[in-house]
Formats: sequence, structure tokens, C-alpha cells
Amino acid sequence: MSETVKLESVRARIDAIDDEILRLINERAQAAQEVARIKRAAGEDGDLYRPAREVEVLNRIGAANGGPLTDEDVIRLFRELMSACLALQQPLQVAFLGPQGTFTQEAALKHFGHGIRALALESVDAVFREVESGNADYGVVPVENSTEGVVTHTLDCFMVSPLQIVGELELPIRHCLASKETDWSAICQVFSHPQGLAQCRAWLDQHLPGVQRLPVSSTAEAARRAAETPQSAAVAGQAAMQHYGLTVLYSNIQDGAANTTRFLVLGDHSPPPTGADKTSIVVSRADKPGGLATLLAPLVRYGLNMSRIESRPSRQGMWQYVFFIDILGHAEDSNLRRALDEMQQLASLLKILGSYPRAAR
Ligand SMILES: O=C(O)C(=O)C[C@]1(C(=O)O)C=C[C@@H](O)C=C1
Repeated sequence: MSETVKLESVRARIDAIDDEILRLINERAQAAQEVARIKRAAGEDGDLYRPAREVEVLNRIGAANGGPLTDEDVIRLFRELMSACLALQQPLQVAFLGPQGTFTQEAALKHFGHGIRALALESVDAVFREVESGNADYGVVPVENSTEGVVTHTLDCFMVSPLQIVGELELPIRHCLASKETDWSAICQVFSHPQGLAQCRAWLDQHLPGVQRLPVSSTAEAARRAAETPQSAAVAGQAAMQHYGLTVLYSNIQDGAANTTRFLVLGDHSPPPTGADKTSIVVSRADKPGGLATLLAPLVRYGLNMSRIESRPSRQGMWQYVFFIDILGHAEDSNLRRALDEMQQLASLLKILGSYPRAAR
């Protein structure tokens, strides 16, 4: 058989496989519509999104995958498939820290897939407000970066908001230098979010010494400014560059190879336990004798693990602190429930910010 004939026969096989996949994904979509009918008949006319079920589906697919596609690839494909199925049932409105092209938008699309109606907002406060008012079903905001630490404003918003954390995800942050200029010796100014500038500090010192660094409200805004300002460049992600038609002059300019940002998903109710959950709380022991060790004792007693602890000034008085703590487990798990009840007795403030499935890959 000649190479051309062989190629045609393999392509014919691919076409037949695609027809079968097409038939099956539509059969799956019909099954999802059937699920929606059952939920509505049972009186669940609110939100049909089930994050715990989605995590179960994705974990099962990841575990069943025999390659050659990577687990990450098949999970991404099934995430999009479920997103399209959910959009058929009821499209979700998801608010995120915009504008278009931010890493937070990338995080929202990674978490919910492209079937959502995405709403770009100008601030973290606006994301909280839109979800609180019910204009958006969910919100996505950044909370901490592996190089630059916590986004303190997000934690502050949680202190006063009735919203719950309903999910989390991590995104590797890869910055590039992009411009309308093609010759980078012409560049006199670089725009970025302060965290973008900080995350690429060593690279900028080495490659663009003496070039003015201008902090702006987001990496996407940096790309917009670079698009309209001659002799300037932006430090931002690929999505922002594409959105504003910039040419990438240099990729992967972040100083830390493992530069990752963690994002939180906000909603108005906690999802049920999945068996691999995390609970976030904010706790303080102001005006009481004994300190952090006393507050944490119940966690030790019930054999619970913390994955993060962060202290912040409480803003209620000098030298008083609140602690943001992530604990492995769900607030409905009996051990964690008991530990939280005991902590409540010891604390002057204890707020459960939410129990949610741990970040998937
Ligand atoms: O299992 C459900 O509850 C469904 O609605 C189906 C489905 C899916 O496509 O698998 C769709 C949306 C939900 O968020 C979870 C899963």
C-alpha cells in the first residue's frame, strides 16, 4: 500500500471514530438534559450546577485514562464537555476580576469550561457584590500567589461577606513581554499589574534595565495600554496579548519557574462533602488569654491537618490579629464538626468561609 493510500485509510478511520464520538457526546448531552428534568421535577428549580459531581466525574476519568493522551488533556476535554452539557441545562453566569484577558478569566474558564456566561468586573469588591446580589451565580477571585503571597484584599472581603467559598483552583502563571513594537530596543515603558512586575523583577532588571515600569490595575489593562502607547510593552499572559493584538517578544519571563496563583470560587452555598475537601475558616482570640496554640488545640486533638495559615491585622484594634486557616476535610465531617464547635468556645470570632472540593489538576 502506498503512503498516500495508507494516509487516506487512517483518515477514514479517524472520520468514523469522530462520527461515533459525536453520536456519544450528544447522547451524553441528552442524558444531562434528562438529569435536569429529574432535578426540576423534584423541585430543584434553582442552580443545577453540581461541583461535587463534576469533581467525581473528572477524577474517575483521570483514573480510567489509559493514554496516550495525558490525564490533564482528558480532564480538560471532559471539563468542556460537562460545561457544554450544563449550559444546555441552564447557562451559569460567572463574574470574575476582569477585564477580558486576565489570569482570573483563564481561571474561571479552566474551572467552569467555556459554556458559562462570563462577566468581567473591575474589582474584587464588584465580584463579591454581583454574586451577593444574585446577578451572577458564582464569582472567581485570586487569593494567593506562590511568589508574591496573599491577595490581602480578597481575604478582607471574605471577613464581611455572607458568601461561601465553593471551590478553589490553581493556575500556573506564565508571563510574557509583548508589544506593538517588533524591536524591543525601542521600548521605554513597561506596563503590568504590580504583582506581574514583581514576579518578573529579576528578568526585567537583566533585560530591560532603566526602562520605566508602570503599575496598572491588571495585566489585561497593561496589554490594553501597551496596544495604544508607542514604544511601550506589557508583562501579561498569552490571553491578554491575543485579545489586544500584541506581538509576544519573549515568553516565560517570570522569575520563579513554579509561579502559581490560587483562585477561589464564591457562591451562596457550600457543596456537599466529596471525601477530598477543604474547609476555610477565619478565627481570632482577641481579648482572651492564651494564643494561637490554644485555638489550634482542637484540630490537633481530632487529628486534623491544616494546609495553610495566614495572619492579618483584625482592624478592630492595635496588635490584634485574625487567622485564615485551611483545614483538610468538610465542615459536615464529624471530626471537623466537633473541632470547630470546640474552637468556637475558645475564639472571640470564628467564621466558616466554606467547605469545598480540593483543587483538581
Ligand atoms: O449529574 C448531574 O447532576 C448533572 O447535572 C450532569 C452534569 C454532567 O454533565 O455530568 C452536568 C452538570 C452538573 O454540574 C454535574 C454533572
